[in-house]
Amino acid sequence: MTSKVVKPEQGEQIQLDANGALVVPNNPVIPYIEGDGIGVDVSPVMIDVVNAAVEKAYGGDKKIEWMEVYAGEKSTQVYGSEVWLPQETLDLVKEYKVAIKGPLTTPVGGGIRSLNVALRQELDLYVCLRPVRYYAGTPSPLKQPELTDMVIFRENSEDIYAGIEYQAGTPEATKVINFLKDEMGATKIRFDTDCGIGIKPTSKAGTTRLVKAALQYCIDNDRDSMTLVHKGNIMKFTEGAFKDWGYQVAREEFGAELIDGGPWCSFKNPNTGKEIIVKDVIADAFLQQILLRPAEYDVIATMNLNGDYVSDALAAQVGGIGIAPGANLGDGVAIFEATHGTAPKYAGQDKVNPGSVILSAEMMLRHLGWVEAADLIVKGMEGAIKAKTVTYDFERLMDDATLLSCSDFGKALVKNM
Ligand SMILES: NC(=O)C1=CN([C@@H]2O[C@H](COP(=O)(O)OP(=O)(O)OC[C@H]3O[C@@H](n4cnc5c(N)ncnc54)[C@H](OP(=O)(O)O)[C@@H]3O)[C@@H](O)[C@H]2O)C=CC1
Ligand SMILES: O=C(O)CCC(=O)C(=O)O
Ligand SMILES: [Mg+2]
Repeated sequence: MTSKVVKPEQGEQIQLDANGALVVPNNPVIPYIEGDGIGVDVSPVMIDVVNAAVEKAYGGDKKIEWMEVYAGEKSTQVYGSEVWLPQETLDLVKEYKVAIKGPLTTPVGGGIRSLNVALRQELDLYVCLRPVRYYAGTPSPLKQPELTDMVIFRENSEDIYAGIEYQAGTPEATKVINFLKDEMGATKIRFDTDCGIGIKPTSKAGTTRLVKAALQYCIDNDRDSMTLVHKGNIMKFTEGAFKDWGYQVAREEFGAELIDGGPWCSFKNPNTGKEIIVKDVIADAFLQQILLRPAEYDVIATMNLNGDYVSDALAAQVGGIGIAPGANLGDGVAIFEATHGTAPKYAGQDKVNPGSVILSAEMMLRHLGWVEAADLIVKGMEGAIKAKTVTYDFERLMDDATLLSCSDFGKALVKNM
């Protein structure tokens, strides 16, 4: 297929060195996916804010060369009506190593499977990293929102997101149900006709690489604890195994020792000598404790579906998904991505909060080692919120705030850098 992507005339590719570390030129080419729905609103604002931060931080010595690549509805316009996720996009993200995307629509029930999930799986971006922190002045339903300071490591490649499920009434569903009954001795499928079936693969390898990344993050960022969040009392060989393998990684790869006979354990941060506690909690209890005792949780490692729920719940505690950033990380490739979806009712209205994808870009700049530009974005965000110049989602919950459009919030952020 001929290329549909216009490559920038300037700019160089990010490379990996022999140890797998990024080698970032001063003018890296960064592929971006605009996104469906409000993608058209937030992505251009993100690009303007990042360009302004980089310009202010480095005065022209560094510059991102943006390269639009396609997925979702825009891809069907560019590549043809059935092409939702072109191979060219996957190839270019792999080649250029660092990319950023807006949200992509997934229909509920039938229709195409999630393109967001497909990108993560196709590129083996096995960590979904979602930091949750409070910006002073942000409206929150909590009395002390500043106590919520967590970093979610969501497993991104397994669990029921693998998409192995069979629709009720199809020959495939009937075949799987008959196999479970006839060959596996399953007796507890309550209604075995017109019954959909989903499969939840959970592996030691998948768990190990996620938990290793979370524990390494604790070491590198001087964090106090890592909590495995699971529903292992009910799903013993998937969620329960995730918990057991997680503890095993801590003991065998980080030298953690049991606390009071276990299963909690701890090890010393080799950089600081401080103790890092490794613990676990059942997912439903976790969801009430993050409201009642958020200060007890720090880095969170959890499976794919739990991580999806926990991301939005924690985001709400510190102001909502309008400012919740994220990254999908693999070995050598990363796609930065807002936590929210396409919010179709607001699409094209220049209304929503662009903070989520802007803060995802802030994570991207840190990933590139461009910390000065990243710090400016944080400063701009703090300043705009403190000045009460905000988009509708915050304005409706704040007293005496000034309502800004999506693009004007971007400008306010730049003004406060
Ligand atoms: N990674 C991705 O690309 C994701 C894609 N999706 C997809 O997005 C589509 C819509 O999903 P839906 O469940 O409605 O979730 P959305 O996150 O799109 O929207 C839910 C609500 O969250 C609020 N919201 C979302 N984004 C913003 C923003 N930038 N600023 C302010 N408020 C915001 C709005 O609340 P209010 O109405 O109160 O103003 C909105 O109605 C689905 O197809 C889903 O699959 C969903 C999540 C992630
Ligand atoms: O892929 C989707 O449509 C939803 C994904 C999602 O909710 C998430 O990654 O948090
Ligand atoms: Mg989600």
